[in-house]
Amino acid sequence: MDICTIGTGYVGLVTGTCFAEMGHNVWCVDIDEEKIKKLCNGVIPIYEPGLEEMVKRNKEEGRLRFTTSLSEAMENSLFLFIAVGTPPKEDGSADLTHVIGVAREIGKNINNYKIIINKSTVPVKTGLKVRQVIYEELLLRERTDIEFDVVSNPEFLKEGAAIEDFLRPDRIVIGTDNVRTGELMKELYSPFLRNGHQVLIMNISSAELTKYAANSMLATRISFINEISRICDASGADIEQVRLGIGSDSRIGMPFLYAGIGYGGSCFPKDVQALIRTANELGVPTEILNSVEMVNIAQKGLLVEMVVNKYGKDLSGYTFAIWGLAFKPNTDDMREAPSLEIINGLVEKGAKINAHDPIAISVARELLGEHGITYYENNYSALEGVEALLLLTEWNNYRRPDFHRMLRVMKTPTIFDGRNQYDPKKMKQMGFEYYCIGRNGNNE
Ligand SMILES: NC(=O)c1ccc[n+]([C@@H]2O[C@H](COP(=O)([O-])OP(=O)(O)OC[C@H]3O[C@@H](n4cnc5c(N)ncnc54)[C@H](O)[C@@H]3O)[C@@H](O)[C@H]2O)c1
Ligand SMILES: O=c1ccn([C@@H]2O[C@H](COP(=O)(O)OP(=O)(O)O[C@H]3O[C@H](CO)[C@@H](O)[C@H](O)[C@H]3O)[C@@H](O)[C@H]2O)c(=O)[nH]1
Repeated sequence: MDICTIGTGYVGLVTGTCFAEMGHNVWCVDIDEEKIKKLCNGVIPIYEPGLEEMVKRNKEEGRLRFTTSLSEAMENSLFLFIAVGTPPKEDGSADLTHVIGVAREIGKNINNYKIIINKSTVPVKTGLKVRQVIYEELLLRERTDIEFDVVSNPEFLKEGAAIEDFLRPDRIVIGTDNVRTGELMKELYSPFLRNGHQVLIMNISSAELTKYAANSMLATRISFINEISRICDASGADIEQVRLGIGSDSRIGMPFLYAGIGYGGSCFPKDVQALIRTANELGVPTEILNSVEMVNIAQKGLLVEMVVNKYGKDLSGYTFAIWGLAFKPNTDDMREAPSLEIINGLVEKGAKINAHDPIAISVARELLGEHGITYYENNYSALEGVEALLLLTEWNNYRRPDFHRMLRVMKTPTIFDGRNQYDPKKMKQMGFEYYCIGRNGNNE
């Protein structure tokens, strides 16, 4: 049976391509004609390592097709994955316009049994709404004889590692109230499972909430370690040593304990906010989630604060280099990237910016424009004559730079390292004035 993925953003495109890789016939649908045209011509609209080759191979072998026609894509598909965006509304709650729009289209076009799988991140009870909307359309068509199931199957992939995450997931979460549908979903996913990794079948609301709880838990770890990093700075402790000290406790673990400039991206900020809204609607207080968000907002402002502490509030006459624009390495995604706020903050205060990123420059140019900002293809060229470097994304090519070259080209050798990439003691020995996160007071 064919598979249809609706929405060709990160999730839809990766889901469709990985199922094609497993031998399924897959239709990828999007309402964005430009996007579909590009995909039909082999142009991938996002940067994701390994995706382009995989799309190309599966397209050439005839298993992966792209279309704007949902009715065509649905016809022979048993599994319909909804993977459209759920952006934040002004009040922080999830905007379900696209999800509900797709459900309506499905209701208008469904002609035989389908399993409709919600892969978009959606608040609890959205599965019920999707079911209701499809049913309403069937009523209008006087076709309530057509059966369908709605399943929640949240996606846990990370950008930059999306294919690996999809092909080898830690777990698959399936929310369904139908045992047979659960079995079909299990079978569909069985090729992706390694030893010990499971398909977890639960009710729909639990699956929907699991996604928000997972992202909020990870965001909590990040805000927690960022708060501890401030205590480190104030006390002379070193956050890297503390991270190793706590992370080696198997109950705590090492991942997601890197202090930095706050979490960004298209998921954590919006999902923490959306969970707060859901809880508030349910009358549940959210002390922890509120703090996670507040700490993150403060952390995103930290580097600009450090710059202002050193140079004053009026930054006119100063030029700063930025290394790293994307919200994390291995992606060109700049949604909620800390770099946006930091660059805007510096430019507002009169500074000029020399910006470099290995991949995200064209996306950055669209979002930030040219006012006060010059974009560089070469990261050392961006350093020429600058007052200081701000390192914002831990791309591999910034990890072991030519420090001697940096000392030669910078006006003054000052680094604000938002990702703790270098050793503070070595930097000082080499003649840099080096500021980082949670390691500034360590003089031992
Ligand atoms: N980006 C991630 O890493 C990630 C990971 C896990 C879960 N999620 C969740 O998955 C969902 C999708 O995220 P994304 O980043 O892939 O989204 P995206 O915004 O990059 O892409 C969504 C796509 O859906 C298309 N679309 C909108 N309405 C449509 C319709 N009616 N029919 C067909 N296509 C339509 C848009 O044109 C767009 O191409 C969100 O809920 C997100 O929270 C994202
Ligand atoms: O120790 C850490 C780890 C991450 N981050 C930051 O956290 C943000 C998110 O990073 P990451 O989780 O790697 O990227 P995403 O692609 O946004 O993935 C998250 O969001 C996705 C969308 O919901 C989920 O599917 C993934 O499981 C979840 O990790 C980035 O700004 C990182 O710089 C830190 O500051 N410290």
